[in-house]
Amino acid sequence: MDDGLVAASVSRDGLLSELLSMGFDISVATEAVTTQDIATLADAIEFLLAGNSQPVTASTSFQNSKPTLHVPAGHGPIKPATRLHADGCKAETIDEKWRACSVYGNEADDGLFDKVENALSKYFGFSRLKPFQMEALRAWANHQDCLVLAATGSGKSLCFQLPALLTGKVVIVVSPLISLMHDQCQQLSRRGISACFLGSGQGDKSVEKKAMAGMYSIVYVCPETLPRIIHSLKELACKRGIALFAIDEAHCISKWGHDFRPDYRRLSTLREVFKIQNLPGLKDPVPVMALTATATDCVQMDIMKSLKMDTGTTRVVRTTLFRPNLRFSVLHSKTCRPSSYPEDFKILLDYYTCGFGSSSQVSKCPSINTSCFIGNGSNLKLEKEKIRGDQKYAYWANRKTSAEVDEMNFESGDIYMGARQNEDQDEEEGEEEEDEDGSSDKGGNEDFDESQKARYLALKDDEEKGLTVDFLEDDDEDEMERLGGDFEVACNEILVDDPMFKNRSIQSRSPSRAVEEGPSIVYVPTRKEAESVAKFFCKSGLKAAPYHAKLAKGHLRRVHEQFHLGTMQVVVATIAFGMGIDKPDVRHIIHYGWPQSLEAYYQEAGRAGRDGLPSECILYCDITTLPSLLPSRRDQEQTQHALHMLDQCFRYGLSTNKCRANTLLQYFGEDLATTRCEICDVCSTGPPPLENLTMEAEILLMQLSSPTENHGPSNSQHGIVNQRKRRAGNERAYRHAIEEIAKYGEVPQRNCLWWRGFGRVVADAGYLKEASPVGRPPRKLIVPHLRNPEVTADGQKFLDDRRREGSVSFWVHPEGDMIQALLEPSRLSRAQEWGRGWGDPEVRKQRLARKKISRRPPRQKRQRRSRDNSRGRQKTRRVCA
Ligand SMILES: Nc1ncnc2c1ncn2[C@@H]1O[C@H](COP(=O)(O)OP(=O)(O)OP(=O)(O)O)[C@@H](O)[C@H]1O
Ligand SMILES: [Mg+2]
Repeated sequence: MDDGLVAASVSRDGLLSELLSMGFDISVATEAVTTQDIATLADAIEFLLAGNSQPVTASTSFQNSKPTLHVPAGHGPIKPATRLHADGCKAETIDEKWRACSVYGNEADDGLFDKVENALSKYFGFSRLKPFQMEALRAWANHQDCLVLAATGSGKSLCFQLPALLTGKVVIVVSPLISLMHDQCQQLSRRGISACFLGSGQGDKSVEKKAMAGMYSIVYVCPETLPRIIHSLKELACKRGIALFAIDEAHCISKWGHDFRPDYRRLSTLREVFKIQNLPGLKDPVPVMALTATATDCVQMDIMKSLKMDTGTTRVVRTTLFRPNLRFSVLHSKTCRPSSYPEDFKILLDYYTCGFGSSSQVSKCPSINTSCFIGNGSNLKLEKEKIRGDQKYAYWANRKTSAEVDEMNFESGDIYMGARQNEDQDEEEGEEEEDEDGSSDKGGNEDFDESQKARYLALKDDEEKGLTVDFLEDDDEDEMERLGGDFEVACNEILVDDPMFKNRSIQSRSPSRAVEEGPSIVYVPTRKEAESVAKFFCKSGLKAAPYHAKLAKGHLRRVHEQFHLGTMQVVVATIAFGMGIDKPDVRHIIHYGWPQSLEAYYQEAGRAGRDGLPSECILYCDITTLPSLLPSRRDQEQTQHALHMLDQCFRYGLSTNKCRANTLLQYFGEDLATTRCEICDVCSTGPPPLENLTMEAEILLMQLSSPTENHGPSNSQHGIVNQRKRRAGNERAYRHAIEEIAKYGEVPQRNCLWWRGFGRVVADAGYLKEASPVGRPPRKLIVPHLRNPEVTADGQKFLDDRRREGSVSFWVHPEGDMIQALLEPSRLSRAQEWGRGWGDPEVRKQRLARKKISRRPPRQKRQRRSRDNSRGRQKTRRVCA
């Protein structure tokens, strides 16, 4: 036989076996592969789906749909569970086998997990399931609904990915972010598991048809799309079968959680629609699995209620949310000012320009040690000494000043050079290091054929272009063409067979490399800041790019790709690049500005160190300004809750004596076995020294207590003033009290910022509490600091004790704002201290509205009516009429 014919018959056999493994009947599959012009799997499936063959069995139930085909090259779209069975029995599906061997439904039988472990090693390369994954799968196998609460990076995705591989049915995953869906589809593609996503980001309409025909094992859907495809899902459930509905990032369901998405609340229909009694043709009820890493108790309850999960039968699987390798710290910065960037980001600039050190080297970076970690007792002492010596700005001595950085005067060419320098460095280092498959770290150049090389170079070229913000705003159509159309469509296809991607993924998983280098994510509150910070990094010679929802899709795709390839050093992102992103070696997560909640903060910080290696999570916040970034769509009730969440953030940022990890865990209702994580800034440096603030506490309480309780003529007088102001439900009673204290000069050298912090500390000690508003409710939204406090019984007792014996005292660890108030006393204006920020959409709207009104031309002043004038006016009127 000639060679060409042999090759053709071999490839036909391969095609046939692929079609059989996908569930097509042997007769139609044979017909497809023997038809002329059909050379690839894609052609064959197109042929079958177009209804060109007569189906014989119910298993080939795709014949009714006629989608245009776009099948991932190099692997079958469906890799059913037949792969798990080496026994060669083709007649049964895995689902049937499970039933036959009575594993299914019998939660005591651990035979289930033998099969699972096969799949694990085959597809994922893991040796065993984690206990919580086991629990979740067990619930699924028993058709139970399940709520999984496990730490970021713990492996929740596996809980819903495995059911697709074990049954050959489809798993529908509801996911909130396009970036997250990209991420997961890419990862599954690398592992040879077919997956796609549907939603606004999906440019190829045929993907939806294929998905509804059952061609993908795992289908990601955004919540907005689900109602539209519910009828197709019903068909899918009855034909190929749906193994599970997974609701990833389930906290989005709850309006008490962060990132609330109203469309998530409609998901309860899944419970109703996919019941056996409601859907004839459905053999088993389809279980629902909700998963999240960031849900407080009240959010958990809300998730279950919203999804109509039965509290009696739903399995709640819970693990610790603690991430022991994450080092949390807080730094003060005027984050809104670009002039702060050089100082604040010196940590990252040093990290990347000094070469990638091990994390121990990173923590030796001088910028970290010289930064003012709030809570660092020695720092506090040092700063005070500096102030005493009138060297306020010596504090920044070890940091590069803005002027110095401006002098550097970077051009876009420098950006390119900077990138190249790093590459060269990598190349030198990479010569000794080889990946497991023998290819080098530099994208596996040896294994490339010419076309792949060209594409690699094209990508490199794009990376370089992609470094300027101006370029990033353009959606380069030509470039997208070159990469195979829109990324959303192509992410599956590109990654599977591309050695460049394979090599890179292996490289990034290599622990030795991961310790040495890793990308960073800087989270900023606004899109504008994302661009300006990214621009700063680019100018400083780093490979950085902004990421937010309003940027061109092509750009977002590139950033995403390069981030995963490891060729992007810093992604400056809004919350659009947060949840679920799984890159093992992210070494720095920097929050540049207050987050909206601790949930959001912990979620985003959870992108760091997913390989278990030490990583930094730094929060830069302006502790002199109250956090005010509230979600834009909210009702009054949600606003109150959002303010409560901001309050928690604020307290986390200002705290100087509580372990950061512990504070975060307690927020989620968990207690660490020990009270200290030992690595956060507070644990590692200790709290600032205790200060005796007895006199300040006494004066404050006396000022705020009723006039009858006051002692001494002057205090009584203050009290009366304050009492009068408070009686009208005054929102500013506390402020007035402080002004009174300042006026009489009883406590010198304390500004409003210090008093704001001190009031909070006194309230936390139980001596003050916010009075319920008298009369009409406050016009403005309540912000997290004392407004109209009243002295509690404990506070009164403190005053009485002081009066009687004078022996009680009030010692506290000063909090962040109190420390900062002493460091920068002259810089603080009243407006900053008490006002609310432009970051809050509500405040911004109000202020802009006020500005508009004030921009109207001023009314002309009424002229006095002199006799002459009035005559003149009458004359004019007459003329007009
Ligand atoms: N059984 C396992 N053994 C070893 N590694 C695992 C196991 N399960 C999952 N992983 C790995 O853990 C990493 C994180 O997984 P995954 O993205 O599912 O985390 P997650 O819990 O969904 O996190 P997040 O809450 O941030 O979305 C992945 O890289 C995955 O490969
Ligand atoms: Mg996840």
